[in-house]
Amino acid sequence: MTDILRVAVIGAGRMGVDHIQRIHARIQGAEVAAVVDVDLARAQAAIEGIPGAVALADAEEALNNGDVNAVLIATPGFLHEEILLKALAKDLPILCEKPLTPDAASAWKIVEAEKELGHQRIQVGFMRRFDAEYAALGAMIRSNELGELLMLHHQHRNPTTPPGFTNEMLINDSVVHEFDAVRFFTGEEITSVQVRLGKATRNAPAGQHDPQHVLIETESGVLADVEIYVNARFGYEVATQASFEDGIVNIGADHGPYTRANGRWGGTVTPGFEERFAAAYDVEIQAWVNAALRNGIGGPSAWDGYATAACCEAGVEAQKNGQKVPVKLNPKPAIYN
Ligand SMILES: NC(=O)c1ccc[n+]([C@@H]2O[C@H](COP(=O)([O-])OP(=O)(O)OC[C@H]3O[C@@H](n4cnc5c(N)ncnc54)[C@H](O)[C@@H]3O)[C@@H](O)[C@H]2O)c1
Ligand SMILES: O[C@H]1[C@H](O)[C@@H](O)[C@H](O)[C@@H](O)[C@H]1O
Repeated sequence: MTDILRVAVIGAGRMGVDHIQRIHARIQGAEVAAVVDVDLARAQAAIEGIPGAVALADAEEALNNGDVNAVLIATPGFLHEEILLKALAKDLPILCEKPLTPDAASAWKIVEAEKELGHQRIQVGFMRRFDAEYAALGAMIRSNELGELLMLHHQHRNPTTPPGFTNEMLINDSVVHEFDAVRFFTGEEITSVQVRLGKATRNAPAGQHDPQHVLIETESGVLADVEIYVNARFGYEVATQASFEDGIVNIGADHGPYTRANGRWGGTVTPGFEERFAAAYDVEIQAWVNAALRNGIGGPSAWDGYATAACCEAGVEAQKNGQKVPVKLNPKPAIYN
């Protein structure tokens, strides 16, 4: 038991730097102890103005540093497995950015390692669960106040993608959020995924088919569709419309404040996820810290990471064959009940 988390942030890229600033400036009960990046200059730049933090080029060095007692993983998804296994072996609290890992077999290895440890140490960075509107819609669904939830319609639009963003990453890196959202809203597992590739934008880089239409089905037959459109140019938008027996609910579609000035009226479009989900990331990281200080986790688990990785794997197969691909899950270990 400790009264302060001394966090090693692994990966000082776009998301890592955002989390470093948040832990340093806004989060209670945690401090940045180390920042690791293979590009040491990035790590050094990221610790500027953070007293007591060290910059390192190797994650293992941070895990062996006696001043570190927690880990936040913000490297690209295909690198998560190795760091997760090493951090679990040291029984450290872990916040792992999504995806847990990009495929079901590697995600299952993580679940098995945690099962072996005997308690949950990994929280996965599905921050939408901490967004006020997501939380409110989740509560409405559970209360049944509008009757049964029947369908979910998701829009997930990014302005552009970074270099190296493959066609598979539209599913593994982006739609993974909707897989988690659908599971969160319905409290059910996803049973199948289908992907349709329609007319594509000229603005997508070579190798990416954009946009794509993803159809998801849950255990009770709730249907969810996702428009994933990652070169939409106009800004960043993540929105959902939920159809109930007795009403329709929209979240995330527009952003105030609404202004009338200079002969025009309107609101704003957020440029990226940092702005759209700023408050949600703060709540997410604070929940992780609070729980980690009590030796627990405060949000989505490695099981959620595994279940969504299985959906991603089905989604990537469905991208190729256009068919409805079943999602198969191993039995849930008791530590996740
Ligand atoms: N929750 C969200 O909304 C959200 C948003 C963006 C990114 N992410 C996730 O965060 C993670 C990072 O994404 P990003 O956009 O910040 O990527 P990025 O490419 O901007 O940054 C990744 C950083 O990791 C470093 N790195 C690579 N290999 C490393 C290694 N072996 N050890 C240490 N550092 C290494 C790179 O040099 C780079 O600085 C991904 O898993 C991504 O899916 C989540
Ligand atoms: O890694 C990012 C991040 O997870 C964002 O939240 C999502 O909107 C993007 O599509 C994805 O590429």
